[in-house]
Amino acid sequence: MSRPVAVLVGAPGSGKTTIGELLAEALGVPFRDVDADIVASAGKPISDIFVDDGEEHFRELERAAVAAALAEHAGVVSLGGGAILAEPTRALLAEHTVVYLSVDLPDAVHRIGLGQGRPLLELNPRATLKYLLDQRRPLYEEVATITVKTDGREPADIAAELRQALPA
Ligand SMILES: Nc1ncnc2c1ncn2[C@@H]1O[C@H](COP(=O)(O)OP(=O)(O)O)[C@@H](O)[C@H]1O
Ligand SMILES: O=C(O)C1=C[C@@H](OP(=O)(O)O)[C@@H](O)[C@H](O)C1
Ligand SMILES: [Mg+2]
Repeated sequence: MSRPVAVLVGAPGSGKTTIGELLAEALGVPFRDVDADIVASAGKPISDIFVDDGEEHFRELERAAVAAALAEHAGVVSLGGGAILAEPTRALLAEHTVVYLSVDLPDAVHRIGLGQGRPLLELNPRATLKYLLDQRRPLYEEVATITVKTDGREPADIAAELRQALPA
């Protein structure tokens, strides 16, 4: 079994996918995004999974996909923003180097725009993001071994800082 070099968590718009790719490239290791794994195995976009099968079904797929990635992937793994809602996932993360990319509401709203492709944010992005940030912040803090504030910063700059901060 292999272990991820780092697992990235944070709210939608914190930059998990963007910074995960940059960090993996800088480290010369593969990148894996759990949302992409779920889309590939379900054979349809996340928005369609929510509409056709419901959020609870998406969360079941997500729990299994996160557990597989944590057990198999030797590079950088980025989770979806809600993955840490599942207690079994938080328990698995206790064994890993977990990077919390923090973001406050103004930057998250700016980055997410109208929420396309993120079914939870398609109705009222700003109010929903505020709710999600307030509800989840303690859970991100609980699982984090490294926390990086991303507000007002470039992804490349954040990836470079993380590269230095990761255990050798
Ligand atoms: N530090 C940043 N500064 C500005 N824009 C960013 C930053 N990080 C990500 N973005 C942009 O925000 C959007 C969401 O980024 P993404 O990596 O998909 O976030 P997540 O996977 O955490 O939801 C993308 O358009 C991305 O280019
Ligand atoms: O916050 C959430 O509950 C979700 C975040 C999304 O991932 P990102 O955080 O990468 O946008 C994706 O997993 C799904 O739309 C649900
Ligand atoms: Mg993402």
